Amino acid sequence: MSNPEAVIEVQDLRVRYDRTDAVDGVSFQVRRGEVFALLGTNGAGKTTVLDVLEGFRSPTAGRVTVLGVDPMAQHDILAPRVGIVIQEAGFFDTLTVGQCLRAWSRFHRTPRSTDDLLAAVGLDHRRSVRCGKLSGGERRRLDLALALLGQPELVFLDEPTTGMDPEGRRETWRLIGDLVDHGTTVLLTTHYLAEAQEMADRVAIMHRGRIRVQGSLTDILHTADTSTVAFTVDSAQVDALPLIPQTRIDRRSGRCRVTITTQDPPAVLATVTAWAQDHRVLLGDLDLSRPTLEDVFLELVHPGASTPDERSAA
Ligand SMILES: Nc1ncnc2c1ncn2[C@@H]1O[C@H](COP(=O)(O)OP(=O)(O)OP(=O)(O)O)[C@@H](O)[C@H]1O
Repeated sequence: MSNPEAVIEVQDLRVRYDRTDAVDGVSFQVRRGEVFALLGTNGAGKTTVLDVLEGFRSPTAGRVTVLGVDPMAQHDILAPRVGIVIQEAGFFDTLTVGQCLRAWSRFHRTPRSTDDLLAAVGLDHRRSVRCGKLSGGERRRLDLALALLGQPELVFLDEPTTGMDPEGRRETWRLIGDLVDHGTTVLLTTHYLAEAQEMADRVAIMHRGRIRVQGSLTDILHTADTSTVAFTVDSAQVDALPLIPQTRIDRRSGRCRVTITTQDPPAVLATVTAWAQDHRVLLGDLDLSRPTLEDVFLELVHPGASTPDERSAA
């Protein structure tokens, strides 16, 4: 491997299905011990990238190594070191949850205790239930347990919390946090951007087969100029507000909600508070919002759509 810290290296990966360029020149690296989130629109190519990394599909072009080996040609070396949660796992529906885990554990040299795993994924009270009777969210929990059974160094999680209730989602985040604390590397896809923001160290956002932006979460959030400063004032006072670019004013029954989009929130706050002091204006519900991953995502997919109008009276 060219980078000793890289657990996954992808260089100019291309995958073509018939006439569709599903993955159109994608490059990224995943470092040991990090959570890397591969995000994107529906049909962006995320699952196809995962299929290649997991050794289930060969690239049309490009170079891919996972834990230092070719995932398709050297699948037998890779398989015991990797855990996978795919979108549509098939279980033996007639086996109970406990039987399913015990059956799977025979495939691993040093399996984790099934009792510990069932407790960790919140399924210990369902161990005697047949897999076919599990709810969608419970099936995802079992998926996760099966992926972690072999104590893998690297885990691929394709939309691991889809269908889970909020508690299940938080438990999964905690579980993934524990894995990472013990040195496991995680490559995750999700449509829940708050999930990526909660867990990921680094992020890549795909759209139509290409990575549009990638980097640390902090760097990516800094690419957005969508911090907002918002406050409420009486309508009679708003006309004296100094002209600040990207100001939107919403008038509602004698009050105005002022929202200012800015790359420099401290400067805007200083201007607004100085104005309020000079004019003896009370700033109601003063609020500063930092950009979220969802803002960055929407801006990449629909450029300009989330930018408010210049100052205008509604
Ligand atoms: N087996 C296949 N044969 C032909 N086209 C395919 C096949 N699998 C996927 N595609 C197409 O390739 C593109 C990428 O699909 P992929 O499933 O990788 O996207 P995705 O980012 O995982 O999408 P989603 O978020 O909706 O699950 C899509 O246009 C899809 O229709």
